[in-house]
Amino acid sequence: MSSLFRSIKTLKNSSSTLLRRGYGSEAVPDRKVAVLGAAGGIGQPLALLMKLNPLVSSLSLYDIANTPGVAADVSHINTRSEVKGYVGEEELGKALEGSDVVIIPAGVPRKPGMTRDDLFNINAGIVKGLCEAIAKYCPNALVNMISNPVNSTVPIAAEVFKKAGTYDEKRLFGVTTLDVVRAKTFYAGKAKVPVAEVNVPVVGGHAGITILPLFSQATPKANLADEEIQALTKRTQDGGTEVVEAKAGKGSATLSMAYAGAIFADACLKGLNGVPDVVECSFVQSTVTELPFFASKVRLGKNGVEEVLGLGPLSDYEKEGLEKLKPELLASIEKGIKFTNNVVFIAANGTGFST
Ligand SMILES: NC(=O)c1ccc[n+]([C@@H]2O[C@H](COP(=O)([O-])OP(=O)(O)OC[C@H]3O[C@@H](n4cnc5c(N)ncnc54)[C@H](O)[C@@H]3O)[C@@H](O)[C@H]2O)c1
Ligand SMILES: O=C(O)C[C@H](O)C(=O)O
Repeated sequence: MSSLFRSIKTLKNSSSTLLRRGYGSEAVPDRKVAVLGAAGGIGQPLALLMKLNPLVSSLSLYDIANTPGVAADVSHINTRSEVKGYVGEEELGKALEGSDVVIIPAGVPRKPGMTRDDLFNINAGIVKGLCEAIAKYCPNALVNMISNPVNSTVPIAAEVFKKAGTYDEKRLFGVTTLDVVRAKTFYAGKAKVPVAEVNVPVVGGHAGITILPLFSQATPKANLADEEIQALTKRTQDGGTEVVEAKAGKGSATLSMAYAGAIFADACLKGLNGVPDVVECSFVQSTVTELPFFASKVRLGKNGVEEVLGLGPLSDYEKEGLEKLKPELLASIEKGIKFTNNVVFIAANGTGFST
């Protein structure tokens, strides 16, 4: 119980720090955040964390079921934002209208033995439908894509927005913050440094070997052996699978993901509000490598992506990892692009044809 009180105190302290910096309720602009998939395993704790964020004035919770209950529950918390719940496709437009940031954790999670790509068949269609509505109702919102496989769902979103004529590469983000959160935690444990001081960029994509933590750039510096760096890299790449296996069929990471999603959304809001030097890793349209989308450090500003930062110096091990991940990441990106541009109809007899 006492740790709960400590957390609330920390939250109150960080709110007053915001006030002292001039980001308190008077100075802070109104910001609407929509969560799509808000009644799910990620959606519910993410709704809670966004309700605690003093930068949010309006919190819109949308799902295909169960959002009225989640919204009623969260709405009783005595923080700044007004909460509204929306359920079913006919309410999606109202949920989205006026949104500054849209966070998408809608879709099915993995079970043991599955890859993130195994979710493609169901989640691609869900994400496509939601992005068509975003293009219609809030084309200027920053989109934070959580639904897997992120390496494909971000390209799907880009293609949907291109078709609608609303695509702005500065406003579309694949949320890879959980990889950074994990890399920081695992590094702090191994290097025996205070976790709150740790920084580790994670680049590439968000699946298996496409997740490339750059421990050579980790701070505070520590003298870790090559084998230790390799073990940390593998653990970061397999972090999602570690949770999927531990949950044994009951889903994938939800609580740590809600935390990571809340950190990334907060960074987007700070950028929109003009806070300087807001930098987070994210999977975005990129020229950092020859791949059209790539996760790296990104500076966030009033229009979303202000600058996609380069990779910095890599160790030989990281250079090798970078070359190894490119074919898989490119294939996932191309799969997303093809899905949006080449709809396949399956006839009752099982044969397929495409447009
Ligand atoms: N990017 C990451 O780091 C990361 C981390 C963890 C999980 N994920 C992914 O996030 C997604 C959600 O995971 P979860 O554990 O919350 O799953 P969940 O099944 O608990 O929740 C998903 C929610 O999405 C809703 N939904 C389904 N179709 C929808 C639609 N068309 N519109 C709105 N909502 C819809 C469902 O009703 C459900 O409430 C999964 O694809 C998972 O793989 C990504
Ligand atoms: O591993 C998963 O399927 C969920 C998510 O991508 C994660 O990294 O935890």
